[in-house]
Amino acid sequence: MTHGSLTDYTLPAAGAPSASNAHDDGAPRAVALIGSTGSIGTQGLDVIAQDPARFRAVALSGGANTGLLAEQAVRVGAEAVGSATATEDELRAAIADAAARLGVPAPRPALFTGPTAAERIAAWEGADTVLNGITGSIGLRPTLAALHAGHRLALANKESLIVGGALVKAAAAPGQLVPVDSEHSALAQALRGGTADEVRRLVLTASGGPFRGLDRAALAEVTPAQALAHPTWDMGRVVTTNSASLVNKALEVIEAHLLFDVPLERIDVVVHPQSVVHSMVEFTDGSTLAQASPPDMRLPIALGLAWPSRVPGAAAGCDWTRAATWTFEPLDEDAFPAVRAAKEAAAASPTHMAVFNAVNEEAVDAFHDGRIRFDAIVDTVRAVVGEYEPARVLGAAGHGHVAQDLTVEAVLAAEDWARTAARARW
Ligand SMILES: NC(=O)C1=CN([C@@H]2O[C@H](COP(=O)(O)OP(=O)(O)OC[C@H]3O[C@@H](n4cnc5c(N)ncnc54)[C@H](OP(=O)(O)O)[C@@H]3O)[C@@H](O)[C@H]2O)C=CC1
Ligand SMILES: CC(=O)[C@@H](O)[C@H](O)COP(=O)(O)O
Ligand SMILES: [Mn+2]
Repeated sequence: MTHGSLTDYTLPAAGAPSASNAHDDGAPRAVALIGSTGSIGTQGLDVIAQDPARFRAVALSGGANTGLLAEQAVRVGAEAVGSATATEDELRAAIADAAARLGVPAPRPALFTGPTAAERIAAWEGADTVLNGITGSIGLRPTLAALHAGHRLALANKESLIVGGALVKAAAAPGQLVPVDSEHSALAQALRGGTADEVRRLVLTASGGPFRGLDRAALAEVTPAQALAHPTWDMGRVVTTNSASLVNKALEVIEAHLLFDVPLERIDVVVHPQSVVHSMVEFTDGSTLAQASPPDMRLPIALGLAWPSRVPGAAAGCDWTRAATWTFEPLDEDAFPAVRAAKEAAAASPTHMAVFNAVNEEAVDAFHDGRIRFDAIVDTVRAVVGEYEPARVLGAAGHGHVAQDLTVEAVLAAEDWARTAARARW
């Protein structure tokens, strides 16, 4: 079934009643966490632990950090655990070790290992809600698995929506997918109760990253350590690097377009170094609604898990007793051309953003490995996207030329081509 709109915050036509996506029966939401060992995952577990009447963690999936995954599984008494890297024996042994360390009996969760582990956890039948906090487009299958299982999807893994595009939208029933990304959570909040014809534009805020104010020549000299020193957020390596290159904002513009069905030309970016205003909606009468809170992902995570309810005490609010300054400045698109490049790519074909994202993932690794300079990240993305010809790569009849016909196979084929083309450059 194809839905034009993903969520109940996607705007109804003027005069139409707003749909409700509440499915509360008073029982705590049973949450599966994909990427439980990462920044989003560990904060998700904090949110869940703080409100046991509302949430319980039932299934966890991680990557290389088997020790932390096992400890989390013991602490929450997980029903199911998935690991991309450990064998079943290694995972069981790690859980036994963690239980012994914590002085509790070892639980006996269902175990899933290997490349399909994350999607098995996303589809776990004991869950009703999935927090997808994995990094990268590898999150596509878990996103689709959660949606196909009928679970609520609190989506931090923006890459899966961006590369999956119409495929993910078609899999999502209205209200099933709730954004966790701070900007999109802000937009969802500002859009609640409105109608589509009232919206003039969406304005995404960007911190500007650690290199705000630098020109292209200076960007050629920056180091990985500098790129990881985000001024306002403490996040994983890839998203932090993407914030520094403004690729994160480029991906987020496409994410907003897909979530809210607002045309790309009516989505803007403004630099707001304090990261307190998380995004804004400008309405046709000149009014702008902004969502503001100190930078703390526990707020959008809690709202994503409990949507449409707010979770009291999820995070601290703004302190209005102290003087504060919020500033806004235009994005320097000469130094940081990623946003413009993503808008062009997204408009070109349904698989161009899969190419854009895959090249970026490869380039971020190459930068941190010392193989390329920082400015080469976006330069390579633009160059490879410029070479991409869907008909040649996917075949003239390849599914992926028309959004409605997009398949996982077409996305993966475009990604494979892009990763090979990127790696050939260094
Ligand atoms: N952190 C934040 O504040 C925000 C993050 N996001 C988005 O959320 C997502 C997660 O970001 P973040 O939490 O910062 O990233 P992290 O790098 O901190 O965490 C990534 C998680 O994914 C797991 N993982 C990585 N690769 C694989 C793999 N191949 N198979 C299975 N698991 C894997 C990691 O496991 P392990 O560590 O065990 O290897 C870890 O649990 C990204 O899409 C990001 O853009 C969006 C807004 C804010
Ligand atoms: C917290 C969050 O949502 C990140 O995606 C954040 O947006 C990164 O900050 P900037 O990309 O604005 O630097
Ligand atoms: Mn964000």
